[in-house]
Amino acid sequence: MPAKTPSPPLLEVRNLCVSFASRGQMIPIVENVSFSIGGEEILGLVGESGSGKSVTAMALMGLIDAPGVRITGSARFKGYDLLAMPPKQLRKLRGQEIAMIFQDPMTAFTPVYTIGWQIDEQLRVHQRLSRKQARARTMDLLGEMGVPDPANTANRYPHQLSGGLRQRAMIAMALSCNPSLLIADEPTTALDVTVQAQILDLMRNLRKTYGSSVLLITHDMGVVAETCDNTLVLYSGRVAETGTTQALFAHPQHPYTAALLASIPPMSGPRPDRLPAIPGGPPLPVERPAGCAFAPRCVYTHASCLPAPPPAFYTVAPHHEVACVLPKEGTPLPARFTTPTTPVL
Ligand SMILES: Nc1ncnc2c1ncn2[C@@H]1O[C@H](COP(=O)(O)OP(=O)(O)OP(=O)(O)O)[C@@H](O)[C@H]1O
Repeated sequence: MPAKTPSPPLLEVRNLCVSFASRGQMIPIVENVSFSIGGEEILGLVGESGSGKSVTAMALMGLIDAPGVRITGSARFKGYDLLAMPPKQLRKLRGQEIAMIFQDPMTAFTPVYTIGWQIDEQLRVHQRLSRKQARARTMDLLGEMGVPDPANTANRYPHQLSGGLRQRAMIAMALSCNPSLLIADEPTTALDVTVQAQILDLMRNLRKTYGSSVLLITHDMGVVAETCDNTLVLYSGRVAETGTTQALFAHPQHPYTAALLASIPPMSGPRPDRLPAIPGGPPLPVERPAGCAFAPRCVYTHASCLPAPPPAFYTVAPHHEVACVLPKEGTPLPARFTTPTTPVL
């Protein structure tokens, strides 16, 4: 029997670079970021504040509107290169195939119209539904998102809803176009733990009910663990490590990934008084060192880390790659990950 040909990824990003012009020079913010997302996959894009997660997503969506921005690389989505598409065509794709949700739903809704009117409008414009059909679908969508009493909620203005309900309504609006890809930028950061768990549940279910894939942007490794099939760790605009979530959590190979994991409270057993935190902060883009950007904070740094970033990714196992020289040198990393950080909390 002939071997089954693997289906091409839904989104394949190669060598994405984004630079902003500042004071006469180009500042690289995102450098050579590559990843792919398959059908019904949830990929977590994780990293500290300022690591370039949002810039990556906004560049893919054609939503960076800064004078002098330079975006290079390719981002193939269903046969289109998102980075080379004319803005009008990309806008259409955003309405029909790719949707985005944000940490603050107020940015997605206009304050002067009801939630229901705004979702109806999306359906009328992008799905060409009649007023009546649109309202019926809006009710369905709100119901599917776990909104109690959808008719009542639809008639409310955004500021009249709780944060959790607003987030559900925003996801309903995003799903109104039946997107193949949902980009969710910190969708649970502003919510309390219980609502957060419900929203993450919703994300996981999107795969089954809508066949959607999700690019989930977060700084929270706990959210990644609960939700994502695969994970990409970004540090200072560069990929530090990528692999299945299971492999990354079981055998982190980059000291940064390991340090992020060390800072998650344990699920069971006694809770430490203080959680370890990574000393210092990521470099400002203008001050990024010549070598590995994590070197100034890394307890394993040695001479070869300083002149230039690792020349290539080291493949630890199939689909598990790391931008660090230590695993290649055979350093027994996991065993040494017990004390890479400084307790500060
Ligand atoms: N329009 C812009 N012009 C210049 N620099 C920018 C612009 N937008 C973002 N940046 C810079 O790009 C870097 C990455 O920002 P980004 O918002 O992508 O980080 P992030 O990882 O999403 O962080 P957070 O979790 O805080 O949102 C930051 O240093 C930010 O100041």
